[in-house]
Amino acid sequence: MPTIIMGKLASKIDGSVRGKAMTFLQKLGVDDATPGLHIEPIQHSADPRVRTGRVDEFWRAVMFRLDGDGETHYVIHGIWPHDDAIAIAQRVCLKVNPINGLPQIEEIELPAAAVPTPPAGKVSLRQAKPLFARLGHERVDLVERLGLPQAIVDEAFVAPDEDAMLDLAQQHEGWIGTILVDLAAGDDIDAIVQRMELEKVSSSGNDDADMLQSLKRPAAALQYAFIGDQEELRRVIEGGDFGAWRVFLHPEQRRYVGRSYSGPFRLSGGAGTGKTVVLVHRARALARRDPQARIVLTTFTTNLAEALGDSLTQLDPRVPQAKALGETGVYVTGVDALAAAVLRTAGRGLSPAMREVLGEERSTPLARTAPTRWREVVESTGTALPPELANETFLAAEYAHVVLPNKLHDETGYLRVRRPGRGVALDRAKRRAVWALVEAYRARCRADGSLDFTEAAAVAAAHLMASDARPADHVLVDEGQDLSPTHWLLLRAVVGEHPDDLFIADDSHQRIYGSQVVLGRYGVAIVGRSQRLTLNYRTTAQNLHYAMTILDGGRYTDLQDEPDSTGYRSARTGPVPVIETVDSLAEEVAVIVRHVRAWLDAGDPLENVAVLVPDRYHRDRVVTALTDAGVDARAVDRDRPPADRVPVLTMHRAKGTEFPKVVLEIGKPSPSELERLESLDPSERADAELRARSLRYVAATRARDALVVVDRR
Ligand SMILES: Nc1ncnc2c1ncn2[C@@H]1O[C@H](COP(=O)(O)OP(=O)(O)OP(=O)(O)O)[C@@H](O)[C@H]1O
Repeated sequence: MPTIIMGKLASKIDGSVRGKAMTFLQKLGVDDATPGLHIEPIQHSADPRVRTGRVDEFWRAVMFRLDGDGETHYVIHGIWPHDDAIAIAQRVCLKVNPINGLPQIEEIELPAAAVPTPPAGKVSLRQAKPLFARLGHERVDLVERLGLPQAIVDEAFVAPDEDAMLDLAQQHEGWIGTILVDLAAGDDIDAIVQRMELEKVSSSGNDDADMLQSLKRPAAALQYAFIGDQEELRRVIEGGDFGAWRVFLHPEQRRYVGRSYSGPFRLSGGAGTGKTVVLVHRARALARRDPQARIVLTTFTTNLAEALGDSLTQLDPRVPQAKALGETGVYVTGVDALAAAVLRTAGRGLSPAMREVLGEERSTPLARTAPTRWREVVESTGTALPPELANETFLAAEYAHVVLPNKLHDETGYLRVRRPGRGVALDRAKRRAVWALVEAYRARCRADGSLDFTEAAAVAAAHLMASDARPADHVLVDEGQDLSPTHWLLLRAVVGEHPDDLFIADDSHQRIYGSQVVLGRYGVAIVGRSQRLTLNYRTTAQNLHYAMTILDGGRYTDLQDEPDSTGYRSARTGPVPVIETVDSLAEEVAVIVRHVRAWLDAGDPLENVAVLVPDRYHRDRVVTALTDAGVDARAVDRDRPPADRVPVLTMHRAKGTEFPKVVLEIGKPSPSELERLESLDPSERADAELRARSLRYVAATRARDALVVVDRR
């Protein structure tokens, strides 16, 4: 049975021919002699391995036939109308690049390439030199060390700026486009050689066998996928360009998907660099490696977990998704739901863990503590603490970062405990006053039988730690930057310490919930097992530049207490973001309606256009205004974004989503919010401001193509 190797170009088949292409490729995968397929060589073709096949009377597939590994393989190059297909088949060659060992398509008699020339009058004196010359790249290195074709290097060396380079990169699928983007970002040759695992190969004397080896190289996976079975074939064809993440992984992504690590591993990377894609692929890879494995795939919220589950199903519906913790397969869940699952299963057996964490007898938790509880405690208890400490923000963070992880039960313990990473210094009197509030908080929670989220995770962790049983073999975590200390204690307790125990994806620039956490303090020792993704797949270079300016000047520290860097690049270009600055809420809403209308009038489907807003109040106003303007809009809360409405989401809810076009309403903090911020201790205020920036960064990076930002003067 022939093997199908799908080229990325071929996966972007015209929608009208997908069904027939599927039937054609299915038959080809079973028997290339099936009547009606007409697999034929082409006379005078540049590559003798080229074949055409009949998809229907109008469409033809262009392929390369390789005979190696004792089998026949077809590399599917593309599907075109008959005459075009014949012309392409005559001139394409599939070769092994002699410098880097990767597969390369060459076209004989290339149509004269449009060599970009610097637009007259637009180039400033400083930019008079083309980009690559300014970056210090040498032609000879690009050709002789990276293996880029000379003609493309010539084009690259006249590209005046990054936009022109990205346009050129977009014309070249696979490793060529990817290397051009890396070069445009200023990467040096050695770094690219290493990242892409480029190496010269010696010929075995058998061209087809060499070609197959080349197609199996890690960087070839950017462009070619070996199709395992018919189901996979269907997903590749139906996915088209939007399904590319399922099939064509960057060599770095592939490495993190498949590699084994001796302990916890951390993969960081900016918004849209494919961290979630790696996690979902890795979950599948682990499930395939050991079908008995119990894998937990978790993230901060239930909404994000739902999206992870959906992606796993899209990637491969055959991967079993476990219904409960401890079952084989992939258990996809929000981290608080994971804690709740442990508590539920433990039932009455929780008492020892309650005692260990809270130092008191508690019955099985009946409810979730109201989020306003700290405020109620402060307001109803006469406290000597100054306002910058007697507030919900400080107390909740102190409880989550100091009291619970240290299992403190009394004032004596709290007076002695170390508080690393807590910006606010506390003398003895203040510690006493804080502890009095903690006691009041616990007393109220005991009275209504409730646990808050951080307590629930701490109790669940203690319960699991008390037994030797670990309900998971592998834990994969997304949005790691948002998890609190007791979440980490829980995850550490869910999985034993062994190779491939924890795999964590995070981006410190996207921390929008709690305070910064240092993993090493909670039993998660990364030590040397940490890598970063830098290529943004989602956002255009223009939107990415805008988003990065939001972070400028902020000091970000990662999960290992190191300063986090930026340095992300995008492989796509698009329009420059439009920034509208207005004076009032009414104007904000009017501008939002105007942009949404314009996109819809230009033919965008409703679900392509999203509006992101600061909070529910703004959300409801925007939905009403859009509805009044005749736009079918829907506030998105716990449910998934609807398929046939303009979704309106808070920036928090927008985490983990993406849309082709986005209007982002920055909004203005309310007077009460300003007052709250004003009352915080300076270090807490600085952190709140950092989170507010991060929230805007998260929101701005949800746009794939077009972004409009509505800001207040
Ligand atoms: N190898 C790939 N080929 C094509 N598209 C990809 C690839 N990897 C990722 N993408 C696409 O890039 C986008 C961002 O990927 P993903 O959501 O995994 O990034 P992320 O780093 O988790 O982002 P964020 O932190 O913003 O949530 C998605 O649309 C995804 O499909």
